[in-house]
Amino acid sequence: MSATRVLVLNSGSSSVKYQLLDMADGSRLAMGIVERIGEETSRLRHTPLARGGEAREWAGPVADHDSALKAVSEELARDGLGLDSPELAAIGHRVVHGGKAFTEPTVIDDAVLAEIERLIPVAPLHNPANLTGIRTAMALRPDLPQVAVFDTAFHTTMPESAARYAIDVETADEHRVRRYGFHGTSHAYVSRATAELLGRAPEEVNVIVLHLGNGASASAVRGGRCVDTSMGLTPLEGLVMGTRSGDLDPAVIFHLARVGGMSIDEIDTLLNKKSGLVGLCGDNDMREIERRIGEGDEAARLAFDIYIHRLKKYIGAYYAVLGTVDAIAFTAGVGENAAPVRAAAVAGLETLGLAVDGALNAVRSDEPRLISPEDARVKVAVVPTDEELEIATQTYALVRPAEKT
Ligand SMILES: Nc1ncnc2c1ncn2[C@@H]1O[C@H](COP(=O)(O)OP(=O)(O)O)[C@@H](O)[C@H]1O
Ligand SMILES: CC(=O)OP(=O)(O)O
Ligand SMILES: [Mg+2]
Repeated sequence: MSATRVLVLNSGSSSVKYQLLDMADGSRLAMGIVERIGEETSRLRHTPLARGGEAREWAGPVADHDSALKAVSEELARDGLGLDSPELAAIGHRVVHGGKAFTEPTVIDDAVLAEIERLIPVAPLHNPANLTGIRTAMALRPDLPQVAVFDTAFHTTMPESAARYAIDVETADEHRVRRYGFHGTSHAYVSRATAELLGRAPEEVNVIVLHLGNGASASAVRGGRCVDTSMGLTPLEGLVMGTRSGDLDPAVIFHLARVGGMSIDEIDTLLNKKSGLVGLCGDNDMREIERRIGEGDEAARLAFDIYIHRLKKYIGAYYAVLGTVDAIAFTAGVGENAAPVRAAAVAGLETLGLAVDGALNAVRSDEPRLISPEDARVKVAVVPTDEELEIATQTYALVRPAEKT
């Protein structure tokens, strides 16, 4: 019996999402999430799809990513799908920052671990969690190939004109300061799925992808290749996010240090963890913001308006970068679920050929779908992302190249 299963671990700053897939037929055997790691109110939700699919949930403190992974491994074992299974071919890991070195999925060895560790200063919320996931998985299955799939890889096709900041070249090169971009696995998957939804080859279409989750980023994809993206050296730049500011005048940092007396670490925490939606109105969850707006809450309204204003600026910018746009695709938690965000983001852009059909936009579905009027020049799509499937596909192609389909 050949091993055809891949376990995917997507270790985020405060969560671990996982899926077990059988690549022989692409079926999902189990999936789940451990949320709010490090808080008293952590929660695990495990769905054993191969065993009837009835979800199991439990709540209680999960101290760290190591404990979270052990809990995941126990849940899988309860369904006979444990990490000790001989059917497991590999474990695929999402790694957020791969710098310039990693343009492809990579089998993890000591040198790869060291490079991911070296990049911690430019992905402080993410790379440490990714590393813990890898190390715990390696300890549980030292014999299996562990593969890193990098968020940055899809963006390595950006031209220098988009990737370079306009700062002194020598300083930039010495410290490897440039735009790397993140959420690349999602941008790659969603831009391809959008082309498919349009019934066209990825090489033929230009797509603006709006990945709006807790972290949020936009990308301009020309013919299947990324030509610009909103996140930069770190996942802090660009759109307004759940807890991150996105774009601001860099002099804000000098001002807060010199005039506000804040330390660099304090400013880092402010911009990464206490800004964005949570900084503006106290909530980082768009559902809560929508509810508060419904009650006439002005802080929530302003937070929403600032979020939308930034989103609209990036739609305009990437429209100009691409010249011709075939589709705009909304994805991730907010993009897939928040109809008011989608409607507001394209409102008033009719002269660019952009519009949303109210009835189509209101439909809730897990399927990729168009929400623009039938005769729209530029299609607006909702395309659920599937980073885990993409990571599994890339992982399996690397460890079982002969069986690649
Ligand atoms: N039904 C919904 N309506 C509006 N927003 C939602 C809904 N469901 C999820 N979200 C938003 O999606 C966010 C999480 O998105 P997700 O892509 O899972 O993020 P991440 O992978 O970065 O943790 C939540 O913080 C919330 O704002
Ligand atoms: C890179 C990034 O922002 O990831 P996430 O959205 O998972 O926080
Ligand atoms: Mg995400």
